[in-house]
Amino acid sequence: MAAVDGGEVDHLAGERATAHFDVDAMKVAWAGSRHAVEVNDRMARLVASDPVFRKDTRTMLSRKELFKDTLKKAAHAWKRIVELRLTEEEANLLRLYVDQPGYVDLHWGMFVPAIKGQGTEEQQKKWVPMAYKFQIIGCYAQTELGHGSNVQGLETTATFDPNTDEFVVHSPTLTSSKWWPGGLGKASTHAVVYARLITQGKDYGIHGFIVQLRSLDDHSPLPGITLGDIGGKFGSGAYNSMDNGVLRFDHVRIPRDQMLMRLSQVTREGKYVHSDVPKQLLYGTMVYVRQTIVADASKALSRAVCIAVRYSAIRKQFGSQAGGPETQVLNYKTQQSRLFPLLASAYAYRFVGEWLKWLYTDVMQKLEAKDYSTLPEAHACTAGLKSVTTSATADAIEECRKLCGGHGYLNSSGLPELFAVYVPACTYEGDNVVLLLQVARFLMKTVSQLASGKQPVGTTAYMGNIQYLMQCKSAVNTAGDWLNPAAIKEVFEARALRMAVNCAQNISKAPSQEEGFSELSPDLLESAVAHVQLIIVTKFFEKLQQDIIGHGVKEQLQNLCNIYALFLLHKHLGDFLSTGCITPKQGALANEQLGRLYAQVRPNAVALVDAFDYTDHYLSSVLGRYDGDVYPALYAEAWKDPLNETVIPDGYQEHLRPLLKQQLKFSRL
Ligand SMILES: CCCCCCCC/C=C\CCCCCCCCCCCC(=O)SCCNC(=O)CCNC(=O)[C@H](O)C(C)(C)COP(=O)(O)OP(=O)(O)OC[C@H]1O[C@@H](n2cnc3c(N)ncnc32)[C@H](O)[C@@H]1OP(=O)(O)O
Ligand SMILES: Cc1cc2nc3c(=O)[nH]c(=O)nc-3n(C[C@H](O)[C@H](O)[C@H](O)COP(=O)(O)OP(=O)(O)OC[C@H]3O[C@@H](n4cnc5c(N)ncnc54)[C@H](O)[C@@H]3O)c2cc1C
Repeated sequence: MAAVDGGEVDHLAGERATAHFDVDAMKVAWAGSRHAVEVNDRMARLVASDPVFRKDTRTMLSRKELFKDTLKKAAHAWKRIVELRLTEEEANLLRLYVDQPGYVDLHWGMFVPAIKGQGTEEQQKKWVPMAYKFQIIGCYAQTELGHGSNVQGLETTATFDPNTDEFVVHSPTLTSSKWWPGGLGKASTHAVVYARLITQGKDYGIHGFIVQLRSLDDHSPLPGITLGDIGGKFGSGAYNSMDNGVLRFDHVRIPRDQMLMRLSQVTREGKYVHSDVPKQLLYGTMVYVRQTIVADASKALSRAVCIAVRYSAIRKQFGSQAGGPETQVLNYKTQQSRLFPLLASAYAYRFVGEWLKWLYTDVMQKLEAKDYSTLPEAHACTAGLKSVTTSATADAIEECRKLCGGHGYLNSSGLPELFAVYVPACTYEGDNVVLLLQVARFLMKTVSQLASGKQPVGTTAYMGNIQYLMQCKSAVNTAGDWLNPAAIKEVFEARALRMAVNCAQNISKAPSQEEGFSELSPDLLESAVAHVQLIIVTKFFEKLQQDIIGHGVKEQLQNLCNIYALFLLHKHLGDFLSTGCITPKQGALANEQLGRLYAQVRPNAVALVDAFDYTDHYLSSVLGRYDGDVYPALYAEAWKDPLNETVIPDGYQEHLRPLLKQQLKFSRL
């Protein structure tokens, strides 16, 4: 089963023939199961074969055309989902392969989960079926013009009026205008709005409310509501398909039962009652979405890497003195040392994403049983992994563009749009720095509890081994010793723990914990990154302990895992040296081993990206075509540009001709 929807000739056949492993079995390892490969493949082909889902001219559309095209695709996708009676799994994949950000992402991704997570059973019974049938369209309206990261600082108010049994939702200032919610600008009929709950004269902080925004008859804004789109965003095409919006309330009344009341309630009399649950559950939708964003990171990264690997195998430069063929750029060691760590990262993020999904499900089950003990761990893992994987992926997409040379800068390479769509992931659903500081807080708390003898669990369990990890010295003697998982794990654990302990010690010297935390925050960020990287490396090793079937698959994954870990070690050598975890000589040996691993990946590189099983439609890149027939495609693509619709450009008569025909007026000339 090959993801070909390109031409007849396979220019990459030679590359595919050198692979040392079973690509179909690797597809299963990547997708998670044979079933997952099958359903992904079926949905990807369904989308690729449907002309409504074409996206090759997307970057040439005006904002209005692009938005209308998004509405058309969303409606058509829904029609196909209903006609074909797709399951939820199939429907999610269909949306993924349509590959155009739009209001449906927020409807399914945040509005519905917010009601399910924070609504009472009664509220769920009322609202969820309407949302599932698209009788209403919802968005998630939390961020304001003046406040995004600081959720507790939001200004919108929802004041209870006991006379009418209603809440009055109001935007008291310009900065309290809701600003950014996706789907809000033009599509949504409803929103989950986060506002300060005020009752009996007291402010009880941020709570969620379901508010209708537009008429279900003619889509016009309801009285007291001002709505619009916040304007064009970075890049052509890209996230401009999304109607991120602005929303102001002028004393808008909603029934009391539209406050999401699972966590806390307001009685008919206006009494505030908080259930016996942690108030952080209010942030549950964000935890859910952060977890999905980690899975999305491996998708975006693997797409970029697939394009760069295939094109690097086709592209030739230099190398022949005697008129023979030039060298494939993929053979240059520099190209390999920039590209193969990204290939390894795509696999690493895929597996850690799979694990995070498991963790999230596990935590949810515990919450149902009123066990809240794993909530801090879930928050730290989702926040940390969201931050590290999205930052690295955004950088990696840009690196892949550079790896494709000049052609990578063309829209037809697919990379500029992928980058523009992807970079906001570093900001939305929690700015990456703000989220890493949350991880750092969690780490500092864990370190401080070590002294009291409390044994850390889960992803911080390694910290319990403090006596050993604070003084151990790596035993690596040869480059080959770095292939031992225990050697790698030990230095990653020691680095993460020593950085955290150093921070904790320095904070304790400050006049107050708060001041120390603030002063040390740049170091705390690095400490959080070290901890998160340890999680990713550990989860990759754990994946290798599982039953992995297929000729050569495990060996390839072992190579990629070692590349991922040793690349990080090389990149953050300063951390490992300054904390005394390794010597400079051991650092050099790690680098030597990396070079050997790159050589082993080289003959397998194209097959390793084939295992992602992406159709040409999904990749939407002339450089990443499955058949490698890059040059005719690039050439043909250029002629499709609107500028080439006429031989003589618009504007020639007004601006070029007069210039070219002007009389020389300057005496000097
Ligand atoms: C048939 C069906 C077919 C369907 C087909 C389609 C299906 C589609 C499905 C899925 C699609 C998914 C698509 C997703 C698309 C994504 C698009 C982009 C969306 C972007 C949306 C947004 O951006 S929404 C806005 C996000 N905003 C933020 O993230 C704000 C960030 N800020 C915060 O989270 C908080 O303010 C803060 C954590 C930074 C600080 O909070 P606070 O001031 O309250 O806390 P403290 O720092 O004082 O901490 C107190 C205490 O609480 C702990 N804590 C904090 N957060 C959490 C948490 N989330 N969970 C648990 N605990 C938390 C913190 O650690 C502290 O604990 P202590 O023990 O007291 O130390
Ligand atoms: C494409 C896109 C889609 C979005 N969709 C939605 C949506 O559907 N619904 C919704 O409600 N919101 C949405 N948002 C808003 C998004 O969640 C916020 O922009 C995000 O949480 C960051 O908050 P901010 O804009 O307030 O950044 P700020 O917090 O103002 O960040 C500015 C800078 O300050 C730094 N900073 C802030 N606080 C600290 C601190 N304590 N310590 C150190 N540095 C700090 C940050 O690192 C950053 O460098 C979206 C945003 C984007 C870009």
